[in-house]
Amino acid sequence: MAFSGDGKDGRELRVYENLDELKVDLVEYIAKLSDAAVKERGTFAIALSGGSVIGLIGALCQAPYRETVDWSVWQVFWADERLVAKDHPDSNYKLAKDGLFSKLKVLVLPSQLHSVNGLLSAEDAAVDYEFVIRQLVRTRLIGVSETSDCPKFDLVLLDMGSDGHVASLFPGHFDPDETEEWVTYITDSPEPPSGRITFTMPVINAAANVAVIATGSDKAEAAHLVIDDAGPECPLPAKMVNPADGKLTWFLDKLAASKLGSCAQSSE
Ligand SMILES: O=C(O)[C@H](O)[C@@H](O)[C@H](O)[C@H](O)COP(=O)(O)O
Repeated sequence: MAFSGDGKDGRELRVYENLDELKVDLVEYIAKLSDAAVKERGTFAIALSGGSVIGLIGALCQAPYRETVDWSVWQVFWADERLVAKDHPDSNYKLAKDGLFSKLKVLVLPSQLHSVNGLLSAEDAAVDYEFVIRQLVRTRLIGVSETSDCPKFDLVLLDMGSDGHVASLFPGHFDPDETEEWVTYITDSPEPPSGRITFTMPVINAAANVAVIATGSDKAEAAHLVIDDAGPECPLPAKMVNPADGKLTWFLDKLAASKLGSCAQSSE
């Protein structure tokens, strides 16, 4: 690792020489959190997103993780989803299914994958997904925050876009003051497809662990603005990720970290 350290507000920054190093550490991080959640709660509620994430965690399907992770207790959700059919190339569910769960075969059953109904209208899909989550909070397959009534996912895995968006919370396209809803929707996403549903910021910030991943030089400016707290006035969505009772860990490759303040540039 090129750099590892605790930054402001208790967040941890991990900067890697290259993608291969990042992938190795990211899957180990997920496996450890899964083990810890299983010991503590007997279940592991993880929320995935789209973009590069699934490509970075493919090693979970291989040795040793295929054998050592207790897949039977995983409950998988999507922090955001595009409003398309589950077999559409734009579907985040399909991305995860093809890249991960179909390779794990019977280790993870379809009933453990809580996908979004992308065939509903945007509003209905958001209401429907929030209902699904509420049922599972009730049965404690998902934990509940001690300080709000929000679900407490064991891990929310986010991939930051080059504009500083996370999940499908895009700058200028989300309500930074949202407090009521757990899942919301947009019909004018700046990135296609235009219809998406997404966790709200209160749900992301109620998680026990949030990982934000940024790789590639196109993420460098947004990473600098967010991590170095360098403007703009209107906060980028990624800058609002700050779990109240949880831990925030950033995973960056050197390209994405190339504009960060000096401490994150030094080698160990
Ligand atoms: O459904 C989505 O579009 C994603 O959840 C989105 O938040 C993505 O993760 C970022 O846009 C980064 O994507 P890249 O890694 O491809 O830049």
